[in-house]
Amino acid sequence: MIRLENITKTYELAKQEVTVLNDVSLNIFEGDFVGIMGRSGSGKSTLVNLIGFLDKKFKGTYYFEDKLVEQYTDDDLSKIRNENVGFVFQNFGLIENMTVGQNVELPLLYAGISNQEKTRLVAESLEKVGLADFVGQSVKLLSGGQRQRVAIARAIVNSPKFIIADEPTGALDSKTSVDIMQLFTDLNTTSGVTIILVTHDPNLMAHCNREIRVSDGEVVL
Ligand SMILES: Nc1ncnc2c1ncn2[C@@H]1O[C@H](COP(=O)(O)OP(=O)(O)OP(=O)(O)O)[C@@H](O)[C@H]1O
Repeated sequence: MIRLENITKTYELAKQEVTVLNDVSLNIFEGDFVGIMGRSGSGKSTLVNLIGFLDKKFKGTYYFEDKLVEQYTDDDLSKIRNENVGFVFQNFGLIENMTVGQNVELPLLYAGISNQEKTRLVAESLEKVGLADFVGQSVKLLSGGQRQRVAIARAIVNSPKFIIADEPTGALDSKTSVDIMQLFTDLNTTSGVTIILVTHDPNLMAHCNREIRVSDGEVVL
């Protein structure tokens, strides 16, 4: 599904070119639960931002479903991102003055579907994360674990091809982290959702079927 070939990404810092990803090649297949491991600053977030179509300024080739990503305009990429990727971040990224249901509905706003269908999809998603009864509740009242469940419901509501979870348990206590990882595992095994997990915690690798290790901007085996 995802094929990166010889990807190099540089930033300009104080007029100096800094290489953050160096000649990275990798494949991610449908149904994978991939763990991307590496120390802080090794390039993990840069890599997944690129995979999630948030960044198209790189050298090398990225094929998504056998199509070259560089051929797409920025508008095409926004659409592709909205339809194919769900994002889950460490700090949840919820909108505080909205209800749980409104937060989960956000990716559906541009999908051109009826209100009735939206309500059904939101309910289905919240059911999958164990928050079926929370649809009308304000997110302000939720615990960290519940917030991450809402973020996961939002990430899966439009049935994306893959989910990028960047340090999803980074702000959670260890018991809640285990629950959230179990939820990702269930989504992967029962709904076949492809998951790309970024972490520096080796304990989380037990949930993954494959590990990609990044060190100083390179994928090491
Ligand atoms: N917008 C930017 N401009 C310049 N340098 C950047 C930018 N974004 C990231 N970097 C640099 O790229 C390198 C890789 O950063 P990245 O966030 O991808 O690492 P990471 O492995 O995800 O780290 P962490 O685990 O701490 O989140 C770092 O040295 C960082 O300082």
